[in-house]
Amino acid sequence: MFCLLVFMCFGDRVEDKKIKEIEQVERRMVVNHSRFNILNFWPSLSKIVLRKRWAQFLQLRKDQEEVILPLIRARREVKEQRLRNLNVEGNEHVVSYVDTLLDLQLPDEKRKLNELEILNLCNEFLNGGTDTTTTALQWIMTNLVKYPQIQEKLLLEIKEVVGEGEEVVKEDDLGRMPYLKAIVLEGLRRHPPARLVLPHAVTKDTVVGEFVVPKNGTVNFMVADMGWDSKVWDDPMAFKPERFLNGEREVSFDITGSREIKMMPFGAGRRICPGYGLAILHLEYFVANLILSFEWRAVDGDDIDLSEKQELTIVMKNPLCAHISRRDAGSRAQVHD
Ligand code: HEM
Repeated sequence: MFCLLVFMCFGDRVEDKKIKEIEQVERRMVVNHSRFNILNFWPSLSKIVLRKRWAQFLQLRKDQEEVILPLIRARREVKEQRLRNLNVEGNEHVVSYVDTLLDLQLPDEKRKLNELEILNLCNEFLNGGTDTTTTALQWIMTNLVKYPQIQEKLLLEIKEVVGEGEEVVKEDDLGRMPYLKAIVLEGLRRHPPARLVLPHAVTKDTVVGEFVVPKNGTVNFMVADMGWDSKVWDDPMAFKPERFLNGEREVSFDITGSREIKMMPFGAGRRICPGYGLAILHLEYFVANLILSFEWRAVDGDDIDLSEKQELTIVMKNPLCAHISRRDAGSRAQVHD
C-alpha cells in the first residue's frame, strides 16, 4: 500500500531503495508522533526543558527533507522540461500528486506552495493513506475467512462480472460489483480503523444535549459507537454486508453523511477524509483481486479472534493467520498478517 501511495505521490519512477528510505523516515515520524506532539505546547519553554526531544524532532525533519525534497525537485524539473517541450519521458506522462501541488495556486494568498509546504502535504498523503487502508483491508479479509459463505458469494459475483477464466479484476469492473461494495462498507462500519476523527472545534458556543461547548472548545465523535448503535443498525455486531443492499441488489449508501449520518468512518462535513474515494477504490480493488486469485481459509481449529488493539489505528490483537491457495493451481501456502 505504501509503495502504491509513493508512486501516486511522486510518479512511477521511484526505486525500491528510495521507497525503503521514504518509509523509514515517515515511520519514525509517525511512531514518535505523540512524543513530539507535546512540543507544540509552549515551545519557548519546551525548547529548554525538552531540549533532547526537540533535537530528535529537528533531526528527523531534516532526514525527511533530505529524502523527499529531491523527489519533489525532480518532478519540478520534469514539469519544466515538459513546458519547454523537451518531454524526456516520451509520450507517457502519469500525473502525480506532487504535480498537482506544483500547479496549485492558493486563491486567497495568490501564490504557489513552497517546497516545505509540498513536503508536509506529501507526508500527510503517505501517512494518512497507509495504516488506515491496510488495517481496513485486514479486517475485511478476516471476515471473509471467518464467514466462507460470504467469500463464496463474493467470488460468484466477481466471476460473473469479469468472466470465467479471467485472472484480474480491473478498475472498470468494480462498479458492477454491488456485493463487493457492500462488503467494504460493512467492514468500515464494523471495524472503523479510526475510533475518533481529528479534533474539531466549535466556532461559537454550542448546546449539545445537556452540555454547552464553549466557542473554540474541542469536540470529537465516537466513530465506532455510531456504527454499532442498535437503534440505527439491526444486529450491529454481526458482519452482514446485505444490510447495504436494496431489493435490486444495489448499494445506495451515502458514506459522506450529507443526507443523514448513520456511520462516519471517514468523518463527515467539510473536514471529511479527502482520501475517502481513493480508500474505497483501493479496498474494492485489493479485496476483489485477492479473492479472485486465492481461496482464503481459516487455519484448522481457529474460529478467528476479532479482539482489537489500539496502535496507530485499531488493529487486530491477534493478526489474521490464514491458509491461502491459488484458485487455479491449488497450491497451499500459509501467510501471517
Ligand atoms: C480506510 C481508509 C481511511 C480511513 C478509515 C480514513 C479516515 C479518516 C478520518 C476519520 C479522518 C478525519 C476526518 C475528520 O477529522 O473529520 C481522515 C483525515 C484525513 N485523511 Fe483519511 N482515511 C482513510 C484513507 C485515506 C487515504 C487513502 C488518504 C490519502 C491518500 C487519506 C488522507 C487523509 C488526510 C490528508 C486527512 C486530514 C484531512 C484534514 O486535515 O482535514 N486518508 N481520514
